[in-house]
Amino acid sequence: MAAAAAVSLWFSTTAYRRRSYYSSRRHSSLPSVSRVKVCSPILSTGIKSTLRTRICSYQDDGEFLLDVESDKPREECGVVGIVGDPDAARLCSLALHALQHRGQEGAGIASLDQGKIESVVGLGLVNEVFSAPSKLASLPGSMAIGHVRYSTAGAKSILNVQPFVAGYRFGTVAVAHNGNIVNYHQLRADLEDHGSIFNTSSDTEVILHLMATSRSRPFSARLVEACEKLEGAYSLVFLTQDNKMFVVRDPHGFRPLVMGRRSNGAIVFASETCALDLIQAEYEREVQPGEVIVVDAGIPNSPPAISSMCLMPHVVRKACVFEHVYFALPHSIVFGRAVYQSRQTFGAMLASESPVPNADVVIPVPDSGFYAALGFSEKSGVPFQQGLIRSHYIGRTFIKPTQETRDLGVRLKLAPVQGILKDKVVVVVDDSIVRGTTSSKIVRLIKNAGAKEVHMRIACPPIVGSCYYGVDTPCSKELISNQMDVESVRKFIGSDSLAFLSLDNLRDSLGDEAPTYCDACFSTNYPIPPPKEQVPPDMVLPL
Ligand SMILES: O=P(O)(O)OC[C@H]1O[C@H](OP(=O)(O)OP(=O)(O)O)[C@H](O)[C@@H]1O
Ligand SMILES: NC(=O)CC[C@H](N)C(=O)O
Ligand code: SF4
Ligand SMILES: [Mg+2]
Repeated sequence: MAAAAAVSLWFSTTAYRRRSYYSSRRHSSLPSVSRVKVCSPILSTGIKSTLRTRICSYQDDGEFLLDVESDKPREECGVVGIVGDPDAARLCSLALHALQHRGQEGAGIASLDQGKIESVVGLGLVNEVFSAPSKLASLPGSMAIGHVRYSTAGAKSILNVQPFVAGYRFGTVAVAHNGNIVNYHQLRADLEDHGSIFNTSSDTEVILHLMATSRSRPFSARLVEACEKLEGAYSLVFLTQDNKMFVVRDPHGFRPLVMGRRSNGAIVFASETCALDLIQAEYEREVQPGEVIVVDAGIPNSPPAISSMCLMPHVVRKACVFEHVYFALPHSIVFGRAVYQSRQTFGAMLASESPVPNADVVIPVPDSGFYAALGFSEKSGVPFQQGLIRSHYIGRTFIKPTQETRDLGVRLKLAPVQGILKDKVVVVVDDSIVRGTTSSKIVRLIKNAGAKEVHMRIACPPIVGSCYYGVDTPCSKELISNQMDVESVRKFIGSDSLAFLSLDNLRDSLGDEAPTYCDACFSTNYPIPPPKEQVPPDMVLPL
């Protein structure tokens, strides 16, 4: 079907106005595949992280991974877009602060003013990238998009930090992407066969090339045509030279994306509602899976016009349930559900499913285990206490680069409260187990503090599969629950008992919506088959 014909109009409303731009940033060339992801297997004695040059791609699950320097689980990205506020770039930077938990490798903002798109990108946290006031001052205009990055494809390099700004036949475009394109390598190879020259090693760049090489017009038709070739997860915001913002969510709707409005009428798009809250934008609705929203701020003397189209074909939504388990902030509404309540429900169901009859106290593993522990305590009637105190001067251990620093990170981050734990039967609730590092350290900490028994309760099912849709979890051989059964994991972490929320109960907690959630990392029911590519040995880079 022709791309233009694949666009069906949903609705169209009017609202305000805006200006124009022109591009700036150039990218230097990188090799077509700069890294491959390697992993080391979990051994019964612990997690071995030294065999970092072994390729995962020949595993029996056909796994192909992309990141040579990463034997770690990572998170995903956050995107934001603002139309119609004279302070757009500054608001973007605040919104990115709110989304910082979604990506800490790099951050950037692109703004549009008087026919030019300017961008500032950098490695590190938002406040590091924008520490100099001159950075935001160099981003004038009332339209802007922003990004915080955790790479799923392509190196942790300044070249891959978004927004990307690119020139093509009809002007300049900036893009920010949360997600992961599963057929990226195939698409890239095809594009290169036809002469495309890539400037980055990020999957996001194929989207720009697909749009640039499309014969369709206008931009929205190019975008739809490009999206029809993509398999995988994409929540995208684009800024174009003709004062338009385009916002897209893939048909499965893996990653979240919401729309809100400020009291001055400015329209805001963001990965999570916590970003809307911070910049005082009122939540209006989700960007629907498969929806393309166009905000045209270039209509003289009128407010921006908002129109909406849908991508073909329609498929069942597969929203990422792990957003509710771990990733999203608890005060966000994600996929129309309050994250805080989801976690409390997971904890309550866990309490019914795997009670600890003689327990004296329920304690959370801070921070993200907190809400499930509350639910567990409420349901079981066992008192809730904070038996572990978190230092706020150390980052998330989930994202530390080596096993050694992750181990130390847990001890630096959490301190036991002896008065709460000594001589007690303690239920410890965490949201998830990935490699088992956190749980094993915590059990030891609590036992050393004098606890009589330690019972670990995990408010999600065992993670047995890697994610291909925007969360850079470790390859499956590094997932402790992929390598061991529950009893072996219990022995590994050293607790007196261990129980996970069952997949059935996780699904029950989602009610009628359960089939509209992806739970592939727990069930291995992948909505889009994982890539099967194999990497030639000569593509393994030395560390
Ligand atoms: O089994 P592991 O490989 O140790 O990983 C699992 C842990 O990682 C995450 O916490 P993290 O400490 O990263 O961050 P948090 O403070 O947000 O919970 C998660 O909440 C688990 O506690
Ligand atoms: N985690 C993400 O959403 C990353 C976006 C994109 N795949 C990248 O690697 O930059
Ligand atoms: S595989 Fe897991 S982390 Fe990835 S989208 Fe599905 S539920 Fe989310
Ligand atoms: Mg944690």
